[in-house]
Amino acid sequence: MAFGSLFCCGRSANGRQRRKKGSPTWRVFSLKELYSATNNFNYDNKLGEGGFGSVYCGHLRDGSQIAVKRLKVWSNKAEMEFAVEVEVLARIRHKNLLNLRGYCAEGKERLIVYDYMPNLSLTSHLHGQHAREGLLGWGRRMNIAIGSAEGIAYLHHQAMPHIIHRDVKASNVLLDSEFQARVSDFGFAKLIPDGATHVTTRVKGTLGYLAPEYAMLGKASESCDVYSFGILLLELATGKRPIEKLSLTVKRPITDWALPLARERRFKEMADPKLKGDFVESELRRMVLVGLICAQSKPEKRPTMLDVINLLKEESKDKLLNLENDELFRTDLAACHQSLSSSQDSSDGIENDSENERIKGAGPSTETISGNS
Ligand SMILES: Nc1ncnc2c1ncn2[C@@H]1O[C@H](COP(=O)(O)OP(=O)(O)OP(=O)(O)O)[C@@H](O)[C@H]1O
Repeated sequence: MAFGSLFCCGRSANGRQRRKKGSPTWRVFSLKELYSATNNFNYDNKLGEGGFGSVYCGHLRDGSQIAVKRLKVWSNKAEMEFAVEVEVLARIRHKNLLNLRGYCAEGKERLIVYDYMPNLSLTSHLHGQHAREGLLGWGRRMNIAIGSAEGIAYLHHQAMPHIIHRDVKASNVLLDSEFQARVSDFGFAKLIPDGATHVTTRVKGTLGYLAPEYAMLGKASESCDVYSFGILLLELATGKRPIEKLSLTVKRPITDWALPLARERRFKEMADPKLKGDFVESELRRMVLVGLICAQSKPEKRPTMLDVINLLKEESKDKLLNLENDELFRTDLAACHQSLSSSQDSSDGIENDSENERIKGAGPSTETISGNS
């Protein structure tokens, strides 16, 4: 996709922004404006760093707050990522997806401007700098689960053409001032060709959240996002990381810890200790069961994101009953079950980015991951 051709649809021939009724309102920012907004990309304004660059908060002259992603390496590959991210975001508006305010492309600089999310990422509340503040009560968690499911379901079922996120994870769920979920980071999104399962040689995603078929074979489909979302639900309910370090060499995927407990219906024990016992047991049970059913290794067994919303909201008692009785949760079948995977051990090309380990390319296991499912 040529960079130049991307923006002609958002701007008229004389360069002014065209605003069709109901179309996304985004604009081109000048580099000068973004330097001024972020205090010259001051270290104090830095919100964090991701795979493609640093994110800074800033203030525009109208007083509104923005988050600016400044891409770090400029290459043809990065040009493509930038083009994809901007093109995808510019077309999308949903209450649970991070809103694009605009972009800047001057000289070698490529920057993307988003709405600023004052409550930062879900990761920061589960494991990071806000974890001790106890701001994520049960009601908020349930709301975040349903909201982020609705955002992803929009990408899968309503965006045209449909979009696979490819990097669903807690650090890509941002929280607005009301703690409503905004799914972010469509840098890896690829437009799905009509009816096709996209096979890529370039696996991107984060260790612990990657569906096995995507990690091993590069087969991306909506159900890969469902898998990652299942891991996110387990993380949200239990406060555990997707992969727990048991010792220097042994790591345990969250599913291997959660499935035996779920089979024994020991849901209360699974709740995040940060909740201090203050949660709705039936909802916790639902979140865990839905998380596990999403994170099955066989893609065809996973629900769609629309089913996930339905289950989380308890819209159909029948579906919920079916879920509870799924063979995955039957102790008598446990021994012959290999439904949940410990195949997240493809650690070739892993880069440690302090909070998450990012996969750069799939490969065979070099690390021990314990497993009991
Ligand atoms: N719009 C925003 N408002 C507030 N904070 C943000 C916003 N966008 C990103 N951040 C913060 O900046 C950090 C870096 O974000 P970024 O999307 O670049 O990386 P990431 O998702 O953490 O990692 P990666 O890109 O490698 O997947 C995040 O941890 C997030 O907390």
